[in-house]
Amino acid sequence: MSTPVICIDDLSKRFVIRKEKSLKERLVNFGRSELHKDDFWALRNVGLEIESGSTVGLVGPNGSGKSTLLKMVGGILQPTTGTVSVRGRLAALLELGAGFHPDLTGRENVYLNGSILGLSREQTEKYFDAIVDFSGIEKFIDTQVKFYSSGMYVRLAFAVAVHVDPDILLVDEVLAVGDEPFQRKCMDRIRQFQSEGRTILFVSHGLDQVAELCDRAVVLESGHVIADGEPRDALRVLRTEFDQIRAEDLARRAEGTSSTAASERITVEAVEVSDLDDVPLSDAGPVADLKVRVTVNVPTRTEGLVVGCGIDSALGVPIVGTNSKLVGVDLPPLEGRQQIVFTLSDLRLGEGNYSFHGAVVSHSGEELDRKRDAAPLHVSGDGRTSGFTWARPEVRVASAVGGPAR
Ligand SMILES: Nc1ncnc2c1ncn2[C@@H]1O[C@H](COP(=O)(O)OP(=O)(O)OP(=O)(O)O)[C@@H](O)[C@H]1O
Repeated sequence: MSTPVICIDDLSKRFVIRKEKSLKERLVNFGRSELHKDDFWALRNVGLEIESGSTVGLVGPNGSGKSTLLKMVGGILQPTTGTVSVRGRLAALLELGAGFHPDLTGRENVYLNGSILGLSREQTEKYFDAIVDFSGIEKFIDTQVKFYSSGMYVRLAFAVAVHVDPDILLVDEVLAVGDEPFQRKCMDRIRQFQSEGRTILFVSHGLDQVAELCDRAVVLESGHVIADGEPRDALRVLRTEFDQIRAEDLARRAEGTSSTAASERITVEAVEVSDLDDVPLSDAGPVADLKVRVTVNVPTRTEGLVVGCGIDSALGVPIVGTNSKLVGVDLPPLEGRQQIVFTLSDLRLGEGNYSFHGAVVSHSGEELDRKRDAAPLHVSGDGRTSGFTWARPEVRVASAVGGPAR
């Protein structure tokens, strides 16, 4: 195991939130401040060790503490309790404009940033042309950065961060404001960093990106680490968390708009998978014909419901899905526990593990319930293809079509 380059020990961060007092509170506290002060713990007792050469994705719902954690690693925020220690040169791309002085030009900011990162003027000079070239904003390099668009900001900031030879790179979601070609360029550079054995810690809401890029994912929820490990396992925890947040939100809305109690909610109870002869099945070859039974529970007779099912990858990426409306079937009014049966013929899945979900949607298109990971499916193949779909491959070298192109 390689040595940790970032050690986060029992780290907590408290913010003091100031809220305006209500009129009543102001009268009661007459003469004193108009502001309430509340303590808010954005992070609680977080402990992590990040090894040299690893790429770690920090993920979690909005407000879970990802940026706060990254800022403490970057030294922009001080911990309330606990410690962070970092070994090696660290370059950070945290908030838009952080580390840039608005009244200085792009050129001056490159030198300022270089010196903050511990480079001499000569060293920054050596990297300068490559930085400007990578950023693609040479025309504006002598403009004050306060006139930059957010995309221009991030282009220059990322270019500086990756050209100053850092051992550790911290990247917050800011990259998302760059346009698509620039984002791709950044991703290529991050991959190059990985191959050079540098350490990367990045926050992303792009779960597929985390799965693709990272060798480890850490899931934060309300300031606590709730999963840490293989991206596949950690992201599964996060997707379940998102489903729960959504289910709670739906339940709250249902209670708010009508007097629907939890026992009155329409739910997906089960999803069962079998072959066409009704033999239950959890293993299949690449080409399969399947029956999927979705059991819904409808406490009171309801018209216009749409029921669906689908297959997700091991990371929760939807692979195929359908529903009664897409197939052109109007379901009759449903009441009680009812089974809707789908046939999925000629399914061609690549080798791997998948799972089925079932969902029920109201007449107006609002998703009422979704049961994820409701039934597993393992697809075995011959190892001759990769990816989510299967094909029968053959390969040969065609006859020469002329001399080499010059
Ligand atoms: N300077 C601050 N003062 C008060 N509260 C703050 C401050 N900075 C962050 N917070 C609060 O701390 C919590 C965590 O914020 P943080 O930005 O770390 O979350 P996040 O996981 O990065 O969220 P997002 O996915 O929305 O970017 C939030 O509730 C936020 O409102």
